[in-house]
Amino acid sequence: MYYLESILVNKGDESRFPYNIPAFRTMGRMVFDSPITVFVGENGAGKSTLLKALAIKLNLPAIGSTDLESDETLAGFQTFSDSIKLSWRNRAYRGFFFRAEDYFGFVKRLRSLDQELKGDIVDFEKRLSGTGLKLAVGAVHGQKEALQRRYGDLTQVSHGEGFLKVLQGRLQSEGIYLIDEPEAALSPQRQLALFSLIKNLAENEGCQFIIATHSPILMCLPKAQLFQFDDTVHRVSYEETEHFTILKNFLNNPEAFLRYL
Ligand SMILES: Nc1ncnc2c1ncn2[C@@H]1O[C@H](COP(=O)(O)OP(=O)(O)OP(=O)(O)O)[C@@H](O)[C@H]1O
Repeated sequence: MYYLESILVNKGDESRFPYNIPAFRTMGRMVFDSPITVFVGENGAGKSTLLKALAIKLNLPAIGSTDLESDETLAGFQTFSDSIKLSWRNRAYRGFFFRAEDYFGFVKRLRSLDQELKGDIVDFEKRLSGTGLKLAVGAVHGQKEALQRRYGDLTQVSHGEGFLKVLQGRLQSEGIYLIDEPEAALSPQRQLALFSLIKNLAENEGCQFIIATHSPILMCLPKAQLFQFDDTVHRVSYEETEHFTILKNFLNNPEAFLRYL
């Protein structure tokens, strides 16, 4: 099962952002033939720009400290988002947008939620007594324990450990997920753990993923449909990407590269 069938990026003023990005001058329709879509390309090619505009268009919640509407870093993307036309196969009602940098905002959000819950307990203790107090405090403890079970204590783990934990805790069946450079925090081993998580959710749980990445590991996700952003936006295989070939050649013979660098 996947949800979004295609998007159509309409033309705009090529002298201004984002239509001044070469990829968007000719982009047109992008058709999704797989539950996993991967955006690849050089820095500045436009991958995140399209992902952000799409997240706004899909009205997805952000996993950070601020919602998309109040996120100042997304202020310039509304017009671009408005110019995108969506075509659904089935409408998805669950999903989120997650960027590598949103992780710390999420930890902050969890911390303030925890403070609020502690405040609720203090408040109940002042206002209630007997069974009423017991029930109210029990309900708050229930919420605290549910958060603890889902994410553990994110203040006591590394960035990469916590990042993966958040994704494991938030990804659910039958959702559409837009993820920007998840590999930024992850070791190769944890990229493989994420690979396995995404593969399982796409194959067995009816999820659709659109991921911008520089990770050759994630580019190899089974049946992933890769779009290369350069002068145009076009389909490629992972073997054709520079990420894959440069890394492969480098690892095969680092000395050969070092002679020229
Ligand atoms: N809000 C903005 N206003 C003007 N230009 C922007 C804005 N955001 C990004 N750009 C420019 O648009 C281009 C594409 O940026 P984008 O972040 O989409 O690239 P990317 O392909 O995701 O790159 P990377 O792999 O480095 O994340 C860049 O040249 C960038 O400087």
